[in-house]
Amino acid sequence: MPEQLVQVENVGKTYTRGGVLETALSEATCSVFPGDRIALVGSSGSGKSTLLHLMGGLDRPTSGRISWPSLGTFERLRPQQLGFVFQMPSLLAQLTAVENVELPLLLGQVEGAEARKAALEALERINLRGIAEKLPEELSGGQAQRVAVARALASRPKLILADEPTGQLDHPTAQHLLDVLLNSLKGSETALVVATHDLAIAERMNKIWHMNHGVLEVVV
Ligand SMILES: Nc1ncnc2c1ncn2[C@@H]1O[C@H](COP(=O)(O)OP(=O)(O)OP(=O)(O)O)[C@@H](O)[C@H]1O
Repeated sequence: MPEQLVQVENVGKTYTRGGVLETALSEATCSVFPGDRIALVGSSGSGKSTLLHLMGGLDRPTSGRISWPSLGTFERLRPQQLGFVFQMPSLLAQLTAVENVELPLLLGQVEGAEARKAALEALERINLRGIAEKLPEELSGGQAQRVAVARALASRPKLILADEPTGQLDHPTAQHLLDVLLNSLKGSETALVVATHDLAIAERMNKIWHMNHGVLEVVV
């Protein structure tokens, strides 16, 4: 059995709001393996983002344990091994598409020419090579989100965490985004976890996790 990328054991997350303790996630246990394609489904406010943030090391659990057996530790999670896609593309307005894609690589100390090459390859992988020099304001919503996907793919991470990546897109554009993402990962060991409300998207994955009021049900 390959080594887990993320192991989540009895993990809980609570918040105190207005003096009241709220449980966002309760005793969650799950693992992500290389090559997994996982849909994390559940209604709004059920705890999907909370779990993704914890799995990506963006937040710490209140209880339980998360480990990244083949990615490092919380303090030393190497950013290039993880790719994030959020609901909004969050591209920098003054940078072109290719500059947005290469920025995390440059910040991760990848040398300029190599970063540019990887960014162009990532755009190519999602059929966006032609818009490399465009600014975000010149892109459609679907194109901008695909640039955000290219940014997540560019470092060839071992794990991609996508939080409602198609939430702002109409149905055909959402399906197209998923097509290019899944195609670009075809045959690769990169694992993908997608939080979504959209069952048509969930059906394209090979595992479905259900989140219900902070309780995670993993169907094995
Ligand atoms: N920083 C925070 N402070 C207080 N409460 C929070 C915080 N983040 C999340 N919560 C609460 O935790 C619960 C789970 O939120 P979460 O964002 O994980 O749900 P979600 O399933 O991702 O929702 P959506 O689909 O709408 O994005 C909600 O009740 C939310 O209000």
